[in-house]
Amino acid sequence: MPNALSRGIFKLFFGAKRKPFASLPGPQPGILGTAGDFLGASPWDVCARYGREYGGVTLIWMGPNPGLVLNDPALIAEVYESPRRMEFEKGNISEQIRPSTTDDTAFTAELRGDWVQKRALEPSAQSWAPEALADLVGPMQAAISESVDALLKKDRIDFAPALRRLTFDAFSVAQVGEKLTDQVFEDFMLLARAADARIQSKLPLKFVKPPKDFEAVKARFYGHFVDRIREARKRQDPRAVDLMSRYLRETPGIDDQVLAHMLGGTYFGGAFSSSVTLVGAFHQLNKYPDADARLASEAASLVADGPLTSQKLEAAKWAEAVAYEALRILPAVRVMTRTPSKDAQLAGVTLPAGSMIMISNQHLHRDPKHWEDPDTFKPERWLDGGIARDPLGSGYFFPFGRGPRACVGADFAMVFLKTALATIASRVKVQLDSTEPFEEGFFFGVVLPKGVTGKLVERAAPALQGVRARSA
Ligand code: HEM
Repeated sequence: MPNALSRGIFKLFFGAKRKPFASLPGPQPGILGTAGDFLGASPWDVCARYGREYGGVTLIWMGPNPGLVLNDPALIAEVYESPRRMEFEKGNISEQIRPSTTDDTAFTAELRGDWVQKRALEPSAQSWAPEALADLVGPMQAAISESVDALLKKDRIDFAPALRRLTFDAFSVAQVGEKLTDQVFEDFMLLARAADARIQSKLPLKFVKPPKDFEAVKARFYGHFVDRIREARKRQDPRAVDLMSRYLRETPGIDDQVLAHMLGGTYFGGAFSSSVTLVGAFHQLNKYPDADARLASEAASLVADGPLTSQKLEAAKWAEAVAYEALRILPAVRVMTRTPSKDAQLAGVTLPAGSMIMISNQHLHRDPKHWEDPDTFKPERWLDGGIARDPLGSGYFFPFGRGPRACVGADFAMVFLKTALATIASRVKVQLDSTEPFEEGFFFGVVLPKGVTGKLVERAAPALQGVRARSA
């Protein structure tokens, strides 16, 4: 809380500006407005605290500019889903990540611009997407199983980077039919770090210099996908199930560059968020051994008579419940920003164009008025109608956002998460050094678990040995 002098100065200079917002609760602004609350604290924790202290809407001041933190499902729906939503653009994330991504993804498109066309081009928006996803379960299982083999050789694993690479490799098999080289992964990480430097910069973006060789690395990263697309066009393998081959078969007129940009863009949209969700899931499973044992037993039965299939995944209700519960309790993307492109009516006030609206799912995902025992990892809450009560993208559960601009890769992410949980649990126990809460960092807009270390221990059951040979 700013001191009396700081509050007095704010009142003196901006008192008149505050009047139209007098109906809204919020912390007392000082010289910096209320921005000081965010200094040195995780923004999602600040948003959740505001939810507890001030309720569904909190008035904040970014210096002399008003903004809102929303923790109210109805107001959040208004921003994400109402017919007026065209007024609310994403915050400055597009400008921050744009140099590392491309213009050919929905990620950075403006609602008022060509977002509709870009979104319609995404692989997941195609009519064949459900069938394509079903065909990817087996290949992703094999890729993940191979990564498990490599991790089993390590005495100590730092799980955030290790599962990031496992995810990158499984995604590559899904995208282009095989794992990509270390060079492609390193190129991706350099581009992601460059974008992260812009996201986290306290300086205006023009002062944030790209790393050395940035443009060359970017050309090499996306060029790699262009090369693969050209090869695939020549090969025309009718049995290939990867998304690139499927896209080329179904929509041969797609431009090579555009498809390459979408394939490359998938890693930015999904590799960090999906892998940290797995880290969170295994952290919780260590803390709750009964849930872990149930996952291991379900996974063993799924692979007992051969590789995973999408039908088997459909029946894997516990793996699904574990994925949902991990997304509820430790959502990877916890703060989303929006900004009105023109003056907008919201929460009974007129919010000036360009104001900051912060939406966080952390408070609502654990709101005790809605969830029983909200801080406890209880996958069973998702069984027996739990998923229908709180579907993805509903008021108290929106790990992938809400409404038409929600995550374009959510179906893919769910198939990946369930495949990874079932594959890993069927092979090994993920044994962590500690079940204490881990330190949380922030990388590329995603909450990053730090210091989650341990090792993989092979499951003893002899019945699993044959499965491994068959599924690898
Ligand atoms: C557990 C994994 C994932 C989580 C938690 C997640 C979360 C989210 C969230 C919360 C948004 C909405 C952001 C906003 O409203 O400002 C979003 C958007 C998006 N996600 Fe994901 N995501 C995941 C995986 C993926 C994957 C695998 C892909 C790619 C296949 C992907 C691609 C995208 C894209 C392109 C958008 C922008 C959509 C648009 O603006 O129309 N995400 N994601």
